[in-house]
Amino acid sequence: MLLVLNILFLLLVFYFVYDYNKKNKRYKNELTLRALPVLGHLHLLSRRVHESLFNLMNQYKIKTIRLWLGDNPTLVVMDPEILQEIYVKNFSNFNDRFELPVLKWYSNGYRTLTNAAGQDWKDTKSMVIRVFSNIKIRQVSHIFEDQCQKMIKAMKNQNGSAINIKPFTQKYTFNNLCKYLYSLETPYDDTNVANYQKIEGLLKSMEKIFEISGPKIADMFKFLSPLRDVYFSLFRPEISILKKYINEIFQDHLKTIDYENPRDLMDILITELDIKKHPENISKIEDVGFDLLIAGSETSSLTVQWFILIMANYPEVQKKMYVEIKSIIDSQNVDKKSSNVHIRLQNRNSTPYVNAVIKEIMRYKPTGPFNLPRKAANDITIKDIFIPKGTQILHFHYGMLKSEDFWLRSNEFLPERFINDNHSDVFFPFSLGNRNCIGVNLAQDQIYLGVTNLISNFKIKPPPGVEKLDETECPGLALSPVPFKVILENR
Ligand code: HEM
Repeated sequence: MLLVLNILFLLLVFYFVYDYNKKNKRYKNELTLRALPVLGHLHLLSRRVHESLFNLMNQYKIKTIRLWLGDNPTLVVMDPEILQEIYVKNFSNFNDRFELPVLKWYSNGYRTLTNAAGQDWKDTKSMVIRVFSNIKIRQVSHIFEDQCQKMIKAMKNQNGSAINIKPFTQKYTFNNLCKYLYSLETPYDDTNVANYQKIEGLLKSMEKIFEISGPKIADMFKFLSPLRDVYFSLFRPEISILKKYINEIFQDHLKTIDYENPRDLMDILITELDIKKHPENISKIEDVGFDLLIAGSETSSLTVQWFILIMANYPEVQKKMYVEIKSIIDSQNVDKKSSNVHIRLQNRNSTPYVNAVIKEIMRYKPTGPFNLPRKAANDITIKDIFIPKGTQILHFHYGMLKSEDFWLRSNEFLPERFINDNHSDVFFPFSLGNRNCIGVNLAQDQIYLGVTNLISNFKIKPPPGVEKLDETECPGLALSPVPFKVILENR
């Protein structure tokens, strides 16, 4: 027995020494922070990873850092030039996602667009992009205007009491996507209790999945994989609810599809995946369909939530936005009473201040702190930085948007910084290169319509007795606000 224990102890010591040496390999001209065996550099980071990493990089005045996050070799990049090299110039070496167990779980084995790799990613993207580039389907302004009209009407029904706006923004972006991708709509004021509960359940499941898909310690250690699988299995019901919903949409489309004239994404998926001959592809439809709802809905909804929160804290910004919006309403003789939608997408060129506010919201409160991880397919050297094959690349979006090196008074909310400057050398909220966000136009359109018409209809205020709303970011795959309430006072 003693002999066995001794052997085990020696093996453990051997493993620690081996792991320590592996994680502390020095690279030429590079600052190397000491890594611990097993943990790597995790001891340097707090639960608020984005903040502690930002402080660490500022402390050493560096824009890229090589870290071991447990078992995962990682290069964190907040240098825009290096990012361009990685995401654009050397795209083919960094096309695929880093394989994290949580992404595998979420994507049913990397079968969604967001997580697919290699040829599978190219094929899936070319199917989905047809919807986003189809001129007929692309003319969506009426869909978003209609949903905006309904969101504001539902908010007005709250009669100026302090409300949690999250369910409203979630339904707005969810409905926009469902209508755009699947020609489907869920009413705001559904009197059918079963329907109402179904949609509430779907929205809660989406939020939960988004939350779970964030970075987790368990993703960083191979030895934790059995525990991790048990943890993931707890969320099977959430995944099933969403896939069942996509399956219902699929079954309905199958009854009415005209193969020559696809109406939406579902028709395109059914046709391209040749479901008649290959019924096994139905699960691919469920995977891709569910992925797009999650990728597109929570992100845009969170941006609108941050907008509302920040507006409650910055009445002078609201005032300036309203002056700009009001001048359009007056010059175009918009009848404010006949509709809740006073500003349309074609007004965008006449609202430079509003456009700047939206950009500043996305800078000041970026939804994704780390973008989605990529992986180096082969060894490569970029600007003297050697990146070994298999390294996880994290675009440190939060750091890039908060660094004083790129932004004057970076901790302040200053929309004016975007008035005559798009900061396109450092501001990439939708990422860059061939694998950037597929829904960028969709997101920008719905956010623009949502925020302009909120301001044209309401003064946004903190509840009585609250001077300023808490602007703390809750960490996760996206940075979300602490739950809050606001008063929407009719204008
Ligand atoms: C404020 C809203 C949004 C933000 C900030 C955002 C941001 C991003 C970012 C940073 C990426 C990662 C790209 C990369 O790896 O380089 C991404 C990917 C993606 N986004 Fe968005 N997004 C938003 C809205 C949307 C919408 C409305 C959709 C519509 C369905 C969408 C669909 C996707 C998809 C499918 C991907 C994966 C693309 C791929 O891997 O090829 N997003 N998004």
